[in-house]
Amino acid sequence: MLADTLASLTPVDANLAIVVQARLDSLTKPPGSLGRLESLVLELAGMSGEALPTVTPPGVIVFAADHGVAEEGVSAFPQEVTAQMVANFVAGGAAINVFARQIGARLEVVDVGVKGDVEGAGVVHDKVRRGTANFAREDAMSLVEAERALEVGIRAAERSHAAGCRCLIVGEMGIANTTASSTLLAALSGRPVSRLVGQGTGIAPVRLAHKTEVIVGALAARCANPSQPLELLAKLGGLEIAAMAGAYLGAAARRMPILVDGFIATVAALLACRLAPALRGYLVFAHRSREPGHDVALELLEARPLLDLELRLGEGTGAALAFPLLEAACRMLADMATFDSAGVAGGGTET
Ligand SMILES: O=C(O)c1ccc[n+]([C@@H]2O[C@H](COP(=O)([O-])O)[C@@H](O)[C@H]2O)c1
Ligand SMILES: Cc1cc2nc[nH]c2cc1C
Repeated sequence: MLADTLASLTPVDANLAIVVQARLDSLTKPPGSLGRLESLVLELAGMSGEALPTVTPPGVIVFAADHGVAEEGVSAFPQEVTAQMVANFVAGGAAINVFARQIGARLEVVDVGVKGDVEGAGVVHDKVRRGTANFAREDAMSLVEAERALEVGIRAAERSHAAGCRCLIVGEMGIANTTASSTLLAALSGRPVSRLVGQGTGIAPVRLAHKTEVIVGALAARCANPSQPLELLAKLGGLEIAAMAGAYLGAAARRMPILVDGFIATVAALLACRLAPALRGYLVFAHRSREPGHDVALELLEARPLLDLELRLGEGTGAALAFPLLEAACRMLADMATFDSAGVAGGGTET
């Protein structure tokens, strides 16, 4: 399934840029005056293969999983919070529920590896294992499990596509996943851990120093090869990180634009782009998170996010907040009058 998805992921359609640019320049505004909304709709056209792209309705998928490395004391919250927040997502009370309702999104919550049992019909049960192993001591999971988690993501993206979603937002919930993400990013980038590591859920400076030591030690112990993304995932984990990577690949294979959320989501995107470089063309970066490693991950992807709201929540919240900008870009292209139709005299850009 992973191999099929990678094989069917084709680069974005660059040919549409000429026709979309011509329409953009015919709309009743000075050429280029809607700035990044104009480049955004050009990108969305290339992704979807449509001269008049549309992103509604959006789909939100939240992948939840636990991390064995939580036992090293790297988070401000206990591991049980992952399962408790899944119950909150199902009950509709989390921030992502509020923002998903605001944008009219289809929301799916997927248990790809929560340690405890999450009850209820509102969760998609696709658990690969009950949390990862502690990667400070042993590999987080096997290669087979990493591939299975990627496939959980591909299946979820396909469900959203089949349900009619035209744009995908991928969120996560997993106590200690900023430790896993920072370790993955250190391995992928070769940058010093001290530059990448951050407060996550809000740890104090003493715990931040300890978190840094845990990551440095784990990097040395696991010897992960940065040119082997699947091996990296298996050694350093994140079942939800693997599932997010899979969801991006699955969405891009279906030509769905993807709105990338914060730090964890961007590290998952970086990994997925190492598996399939053509994925990069389908990604729109929603916001700049407070987590310091996010800047590094964005830089490696040559990405300029749309918003900077000092968020550090995850769940897909930043992406849901940025979604109306994508919708506005599509509506601008489809609904604005042209100079000809409105009887407005055109002009050019003077240099
Ligand atoms: O998305 C982000 O940029 C982000 C930044 C910091 C924390 N988080 C969220 O907080 C949790 C991880 O934080 P921690 O301290 O337990 O590693 C996880 O559930 C993430 O969704 C998310
Ligand atoms: C309460 C809480 C909500 C979250 N949502 C995403 N990560 C989270 C971490 C915590 C601790």
